[in-house]
Amino acid sequence: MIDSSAVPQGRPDPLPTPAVPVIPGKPTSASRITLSHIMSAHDTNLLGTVHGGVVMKLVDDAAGAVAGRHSGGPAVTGAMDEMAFLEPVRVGDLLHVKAQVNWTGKTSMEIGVRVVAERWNESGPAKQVASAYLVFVAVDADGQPRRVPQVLPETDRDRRRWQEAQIRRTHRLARRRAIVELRRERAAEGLED
Ligand SMILES: CC(=O)SCCNC(=O)CCNC(=O)[C@H](O)C(C)(C)COP(=O)(O)OP(=O)(O)OC[C@H]1O[C@@H](n2cnc3c(N)ncnc32)[C@H](O)[C@@H]1OP(=O)(O)O
Repeated sequence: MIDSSAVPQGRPDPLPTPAVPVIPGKPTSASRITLSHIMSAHDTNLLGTVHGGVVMKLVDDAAGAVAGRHSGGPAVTGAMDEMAFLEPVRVGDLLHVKAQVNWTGKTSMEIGVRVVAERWNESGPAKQVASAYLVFVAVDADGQPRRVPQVLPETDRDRRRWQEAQIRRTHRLARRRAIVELRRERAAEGLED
């Protein structure tokens, strides 16, 4: 159960120490972006629809732009999970890749990405075709993690996304710990892969 009072409400960074200057928080809208792209014949797979890797590249590009804008400097992709392809994308479709910071930790950010397509031959509403969650880590000139401003959710939807991101974060860390522990135990028993 996520404590909704844990969602940042515009309070200053809760962990300031004399050695770590307080970084002012930033609202979600300050770094939200939409990257738009028309899919071409170069983007297709053997079936003639758009290759999943092409969509993933656009997702990573959009998330990277958000992470850089929110953190005020370079940030690298640490993890990409829950990439879901919901509908095929076709040549000529106008793709809109919408990305925002859902959650921030000390040096990492979860970026949520929603991909919608306007069909080249239909005038109906844009259709959601993919979604993904990425962890970006802000880095300094030496590639070492650096602190990020806390994201300040502004709407009920932002607050829901923050709470869901907190659940994913808990699961990611628990999964990583469990796998490290299993490997340690197997190595201790002398088991080889
Ligand atoms: C935009 C691009 O294409 S970049 C190119 C592709 N990406 C890269 O080359 C990145 C290569 N990886 C790296 O440089 C390093 O592993 C880094 C910078 C991501 C992390 O460095 P580490 O020394 O492991 O950092 P550390 O253990 O201190 O973790 C830093 C933060 O990242 C988080 N983190 C690190 N790895 C993961 C992961 N796999 N999943 C989720 N969170 C992670 C940590 O929880 C921590 O978050 P917090 O500070 O908010 O609590």
